[in-house]
Amino acid sequence: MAESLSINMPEMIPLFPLRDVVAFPFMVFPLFITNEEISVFEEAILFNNMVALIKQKEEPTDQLAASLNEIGTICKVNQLTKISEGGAKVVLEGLARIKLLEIVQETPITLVRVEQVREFAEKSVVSDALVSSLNALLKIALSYGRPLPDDVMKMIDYIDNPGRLSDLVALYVNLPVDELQKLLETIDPIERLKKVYMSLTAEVQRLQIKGEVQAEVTKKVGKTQKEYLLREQMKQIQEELGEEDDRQAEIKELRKKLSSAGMPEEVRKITEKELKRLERINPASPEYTVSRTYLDYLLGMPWQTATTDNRDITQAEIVLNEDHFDLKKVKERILEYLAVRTLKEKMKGPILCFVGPPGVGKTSLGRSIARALGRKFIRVSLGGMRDEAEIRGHRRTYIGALPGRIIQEIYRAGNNNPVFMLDEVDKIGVDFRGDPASALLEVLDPEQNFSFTDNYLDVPFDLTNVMFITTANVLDPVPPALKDRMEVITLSGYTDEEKEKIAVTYLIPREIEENGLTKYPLQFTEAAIYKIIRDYTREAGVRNLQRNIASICRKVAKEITQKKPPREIITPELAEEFLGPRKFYDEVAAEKDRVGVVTGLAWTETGGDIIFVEATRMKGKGDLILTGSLGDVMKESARAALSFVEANSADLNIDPKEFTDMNIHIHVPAGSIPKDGPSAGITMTTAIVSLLSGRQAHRHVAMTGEISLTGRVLAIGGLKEKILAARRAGVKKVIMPERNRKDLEDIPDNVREELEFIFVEDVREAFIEALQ
Ligand SMILES: Nc1ncnc2c1ncn2[C@@H]1O[C@H](COP(=O)(O)OP(=O)(O)OP(=O)(O)O)[C@@H](O)[C@H]1O
Repeated sequence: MAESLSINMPEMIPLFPLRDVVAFPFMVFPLFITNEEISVFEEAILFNNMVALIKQKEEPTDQLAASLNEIGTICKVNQLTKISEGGAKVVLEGLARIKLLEIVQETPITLVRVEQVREFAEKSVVSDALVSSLNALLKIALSYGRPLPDDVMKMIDYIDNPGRLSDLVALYVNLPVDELQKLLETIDPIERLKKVYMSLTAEVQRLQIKGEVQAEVTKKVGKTQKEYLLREQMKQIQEELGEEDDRQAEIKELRKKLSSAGMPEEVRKITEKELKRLERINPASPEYTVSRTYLDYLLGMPWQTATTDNRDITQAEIVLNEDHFDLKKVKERILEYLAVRTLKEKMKGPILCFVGPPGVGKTSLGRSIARALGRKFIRVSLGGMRDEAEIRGHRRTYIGALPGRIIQEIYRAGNNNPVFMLDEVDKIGVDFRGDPASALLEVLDPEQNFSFTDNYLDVPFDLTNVMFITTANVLDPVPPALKDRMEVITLSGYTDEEKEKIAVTYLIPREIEENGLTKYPLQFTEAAIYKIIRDYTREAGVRNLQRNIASICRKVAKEITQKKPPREIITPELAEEFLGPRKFYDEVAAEKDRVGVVTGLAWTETGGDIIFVEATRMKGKGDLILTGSLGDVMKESARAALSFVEANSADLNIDPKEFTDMNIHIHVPAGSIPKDGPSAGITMTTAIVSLLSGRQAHRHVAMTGEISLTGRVLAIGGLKEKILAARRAGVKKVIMPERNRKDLEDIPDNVREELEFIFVEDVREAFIEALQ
């Protein structure tokens, strides 16, 4: 049995508490101390150059005694060197384990009473084996590159005392400070040696794996970059340990997708490259998310995925009829279009363009086409779109960049052959951010769109399978290049009778269903529907009609839930009770026949409308004043009207002085609504003649027509809308250009029967009909 050496200790010694280190016996080590701490070591001279080094516990306390561990090390101060920057370096040598007995004094320096902890180690087969194993293990560690000071290595060869060996080696094993303190507190040398042995074994194992990995990786990648090497190592280690982190799983998943994405070869290569890049990016960096989102788009695009078209045209016709009333010509044209598409696998254009006032069913026709073909339906509104990037996307170099709407929607649809409706092509804008119309051209042009390249996606995507349909209220603002590629199908407004039928067959059943009234058989009388159409809406389409019907259904639903007896029949009175006082009146009936006020017919984006052109005069120098938000063309036609009247004043019995001593003012009320176009020429001429000749104008006579300087009446557009508006407003007689006679064919019979039409070639014929 060997007992540790007994140290000749003074009765008390100075204490130096340690924070992040543990001192071991036999260890020679430097300690850097502050100026305040120097006195402890200077005082040591009085105590045989000895100090007690005890590590403080982790949990902070104010009391010194409570903060200290019980076991520490008594050390000899070998050297004390003051440093010029302040503080000092002390070289200490660990002598033996000590146990803290008592704190004798705390200030100015702490003095403690300690006793040496005696260790007894019995030399045995076990201790011998442990010592030689530890020796061998240390050499292995050394061979794997674990650094050990030379002199330590030499000493180890000679030490056969297990306690000493364990204390010496403990310092060179990577252990947390807490573990080291525990090791210090392990008094039994054999036990301590075992612990050190275990720790060293774990470390050697780690080194071993690392070494193997390193060798394998080096073989694989040769002399590639350092960063890459380290990542490979990490990957290998993870595999070795059976761990695969989320990121690996993610990348694996992306690779799987890549193999089944059905991309064209060049896109596949780009995706592959991006995937490799992703593997190298730190997942915590923002760049990772950017790359990840990009890959999501690349892999998620429906490169090959498409729905199978229903090629049965009869079935398509059934669907169209199911969803929409009448629209015979439109449906016919759509079916022809579908037939050609069915026969020809890849049909190059044209793009359908539905033009008409709001609420006439342009969007819902698009939806029906999709339903008839069994394709997905996408709708994007181009209204107010000014930025080209909304169509073509932003380059990925921009923060928060995304693809344009076309690619986004196709990605979302997950099919490369949806019916894609682009609403409001007439409202597309142009500004400094580019010209969305030209970007749209790339999308729609069958000559280009097989390789549409979105700025974000940066690879071409074939849009030839997409069926594009555009809609517009008016065609004029659509850029000619776009117009050129479109096949225009015009939808005009509905007559009251048509609206009534649409309400009965489509809108009412739909709203009953939507508002949960299927169990309560609600019925609208014909008179009630007409009342809603005439007194609560003034529109070419049926959107407000649908809204009013929905409003009544909601009110009925509310009453039912309030346990009131359900209303079964909606009469005109009940409609009024639900919808409140009527909103529109018969405009013409509300007017009087006047001098200088003539009823005209106008055509706006929202359909036809009637206007009252007013002319008045006041003393002046023959100026023409125009008000009422008139556009340039309309202003010019007012000047032409005045010139015509002045040039023909003799025939019209008008005093020529009217044109030199008076100012003429023409106003078209509803000033907030912009008006333009030449078709009010006839109305303005008639209003001036009425004013200057003092003849009253019949308010029930409405007119439309462009005039030339010689008084010829020229053809106009939008006739159907205008005639429907005339009828809505209570007009009895419509004066229109002879050249528009053929267009009367499009006017439903019942409307034609109700109105009287006068076709004129010369404006003077209109005076006879309209003026008293
Ligand atoms: N002929 C019709 N038969 C049945 N329902 C119709 C008909 N025309 C329009 N509708 C209905 O009227 C509503 C409005 O139509 P929709 O939204 O398609 O109008 P729109 O012409 O696209 O208008 P906007 O130009 O404002 O987009 C829809 O609920 C639609 O089903």
